Amino acid sequence: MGISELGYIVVQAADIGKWRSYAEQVVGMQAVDAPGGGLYLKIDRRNHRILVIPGDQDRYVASGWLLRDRAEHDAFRARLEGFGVALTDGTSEESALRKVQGFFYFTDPGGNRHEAGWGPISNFQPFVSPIGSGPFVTGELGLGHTVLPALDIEATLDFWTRIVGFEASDKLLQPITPDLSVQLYFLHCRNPRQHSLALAQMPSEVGCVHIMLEYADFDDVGRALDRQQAHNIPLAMTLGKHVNDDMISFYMMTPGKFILELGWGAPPKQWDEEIFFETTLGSHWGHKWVLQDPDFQLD
Ligand SMILES: Cc1ccc(O)c(O)c1CC[C@@H]1C(=O)CC[C@]2(C)C(=O)CC[C@@H]12
Ligand SMILES: [Fe+2]
Repeated sequence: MGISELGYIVVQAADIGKWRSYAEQVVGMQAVDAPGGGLYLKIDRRNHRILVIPGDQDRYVASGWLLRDRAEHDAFRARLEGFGVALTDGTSEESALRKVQGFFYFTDPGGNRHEAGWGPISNFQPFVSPIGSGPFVTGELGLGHTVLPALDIEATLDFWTRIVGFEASDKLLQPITPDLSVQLYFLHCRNPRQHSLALAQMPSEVGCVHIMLEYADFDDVGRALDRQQAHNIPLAMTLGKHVNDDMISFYMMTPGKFILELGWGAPPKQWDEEIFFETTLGSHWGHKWVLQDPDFQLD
């Protein structure tokens, strides 16, 4: 029962060209024109994992979750309705743009928009990176993870666990300044990825704290760091290794003004063998916050 994977994300861009060159030249994704002036970013056999739509401002629009099939989709929709969650069905035109059979959308108590769909449509041709990077670790693990703002962290956690049916694996109380700490919760759905969603008790002007994509080869993380420097992309956090999922990663800015974490090496989880824990440290080593952009200072 419940959501199988983080299937895709939707972002809005004031300048589609910036996303195209960043995706192709820095990350190594394939960029393909989408109807209506948008862009599909492909990292595996799916048609896309990121849909960029043109708009007046740069922001994260929605997280696209996938259910196993129509029956699971309909059952999940009925479950949310039973809890009184306001939801809207996507139109056939919106489904066609997202390359799914059908979907609906809803908002969580953090104010984040989510889409729940089924039946990805693709020609399932292999991913061929224009710069020879990848493959990415996706498949049943979904595209990676997304970290979303949730100022009312307890209400948002309750929504994701009790109503949506995700499970929380761990939490972290991250000190930011001597008198400010940020609470983070890490959640998974019906696959072995340590977290597909994290909730962060912090504001985000663009609607997302960061997303994470995982390379299969550690050298691709190193080469991505080389390209981050060559293209003068602002680095947000240095290379480090997380305590909760044992992933080695670094963080850099995207044209969407949210952050992209590029990682490697997180072992898949067997959830029946895990118990909830709290970490007192986010990283075994590294992950030093270095971003200077004043837009991303916490107040
Ligand atoms: C702690 C942690 C574990 C696994 C992850 O994939 C992961 O991204 C994180 C770090 C999350 C978090 C963040 O994204 C915003 C800035 C934060 C609060 C920090 O300043 C340290 C931890 C960071
Ligand atoms: Fe992350």
